[in-house]
Amino acid sequence: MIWRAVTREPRRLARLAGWSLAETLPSFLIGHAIARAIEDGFAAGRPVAGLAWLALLGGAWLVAAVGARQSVLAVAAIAEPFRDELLARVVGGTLRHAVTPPWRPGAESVARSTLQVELARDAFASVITVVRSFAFTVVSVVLGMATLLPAMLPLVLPPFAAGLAVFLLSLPAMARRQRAFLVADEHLAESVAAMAGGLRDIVSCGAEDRVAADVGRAIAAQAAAARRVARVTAVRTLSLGVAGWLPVLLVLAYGPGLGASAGAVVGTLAYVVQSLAPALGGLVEGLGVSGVRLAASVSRIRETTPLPGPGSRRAGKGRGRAATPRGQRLGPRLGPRRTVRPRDTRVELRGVTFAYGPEAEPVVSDLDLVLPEGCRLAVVGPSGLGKSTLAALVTGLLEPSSGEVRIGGVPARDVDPAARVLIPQEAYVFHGTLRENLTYLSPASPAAVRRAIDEVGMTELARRLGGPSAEVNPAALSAGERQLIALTRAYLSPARLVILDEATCHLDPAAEARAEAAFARRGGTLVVVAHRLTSALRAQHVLLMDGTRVRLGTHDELVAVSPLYRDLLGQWTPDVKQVS
Ligand SMILES: Nc1ncnc2c1ncn2[C@@H]1O[C@H](COP(=O)(O)OP(=O)(O)OP(=O)(O)O)[C@@H](O)[C@H]1O
Repeated sequence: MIWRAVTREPRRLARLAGWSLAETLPSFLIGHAIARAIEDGFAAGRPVAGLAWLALLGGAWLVAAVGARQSVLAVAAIAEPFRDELLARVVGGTLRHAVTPPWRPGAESVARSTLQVELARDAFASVITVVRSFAFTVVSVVLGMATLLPAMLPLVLPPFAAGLAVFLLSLPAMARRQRAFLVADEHLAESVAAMAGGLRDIVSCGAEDRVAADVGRAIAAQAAAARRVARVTAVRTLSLGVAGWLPVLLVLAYGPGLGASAGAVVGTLAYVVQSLAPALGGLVEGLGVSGVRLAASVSRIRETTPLPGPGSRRAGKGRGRAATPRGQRLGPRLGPRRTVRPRDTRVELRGVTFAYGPEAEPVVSDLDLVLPEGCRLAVVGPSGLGKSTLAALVTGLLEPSSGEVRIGGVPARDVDPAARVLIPQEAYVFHGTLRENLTYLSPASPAAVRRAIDEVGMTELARRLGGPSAEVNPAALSAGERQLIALTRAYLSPARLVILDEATCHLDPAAEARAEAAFARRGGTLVVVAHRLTSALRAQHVLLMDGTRVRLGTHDELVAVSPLYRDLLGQWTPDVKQVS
């Protein structure tokens, strides 16, 4: 990917090479100019000639300055398309993740990957700059030394090559450790983000210590990875010492013996100290930091945003959602999705079949059911025969394996979440004030909150808790009290389709009757997965779930035709007596 980006535009590369030549002109001239200035100028008693050589060198630096400026622009022309390519890949990959199983949400990973793209772009530009500068400088110096005094080359090149080799050999380890550091850093960011997003739930569940330990482990792992990176960077100092300073010693010690004049020795030292050593320093710094970071960032981006395979391309078609095997669609869809507010809450199920797995027996089979707007339905049946499954299908939390569910004419999965509410048996109450708990689904005026509290029947509970502004401690509430809070919250929501899935099972029969009556008066369509037969007695229609078969009728009709319903009636009789 990096190589493709460098070689994609040969003309840009040629332009960069041209300006690089200008930029490294002083590297070629420096030794010559200093040697000549000493020998033909100052040492020969001709200071004007010496100054002229130095002025020539100064002119070369001016040319180099122009070359450096143009080189930066030429590098940018190569690096920006590379950044665009990475960015397109990150955004495309994240969108694909958001619309294909397992529906990973994108915002965080886009932010993280975008940061990695910026790091990669900077690192890429830096790597091109230093590698190019190093290559041109070395060639210029070798040519310059070869024309000044070739006998000095063996004193300079072998230690320089040795230092370079030490550095290059350490690069793979550096890359691995830098990559491990990036992974640890990402993991830490994810842990902290998950913790910050779930603080309320963490406190509610009393999981503070566990979460603190998890995040602590991620911090320790990141710190350990950072220490490992620091250790391997020590090799850089060694390579700079060998390549940059050993040639100086050798030239001073053996140069005169090889017939070098004072000017040639100083000129050679200028090549080493002014050109070779800084070029290697730049390469070590550039490749050791930016190069390793570039490799690590690009490989991370490639891993986290793989290019689409044929399967995912198919999955991305249509509505941007994909099916699990055999057309089942399970689980929450977290990608961005257009939702529609239905015109009413008439519920229609047409030929709905649903099974929890490709090989599982269907829990609901070929079910046709129409609940007119304003209908009050009780769903009854023995345990485990699909009442909660039906409730989840009606709300669009589960999607049928075949057939369709519509609310107000809109497919259930596309219905605006605010249009329906499902209250499960396990009521969710969080740390916060009672008002925050009650208005969680929709804002409401203090008067509306008070009215809802009275209607649903939690007046006494609200008083005991200290009123709407009092802090609620979920752990100190009974299951029934939590249910009352969840019911009042649903009552205050704008939803016109309300599904109570055994949401009153912990209330006493009188409190249950009062809450159901409140929802009946509130209007809209009400589906009650019944815990007690009394719910069925209050409903207009009763749906009896008996395996994959269902019967719909009034209470009296079902008593007349269904032995199973009569059986259930027998089991429920104690409650019925209690109510009467
Ligand atoms: N997530 C799931 N994965 C696999 N099977 C499931 C899942 N949820 C429910 N089932 C199975 O589907 C069947 C119907 O379950 P469901 O919860 O809808 O029944 P129910 O009538 O509401 O039961 P209950 O009255 O005990 O709440 C059961 O056999 C159950 O084991």
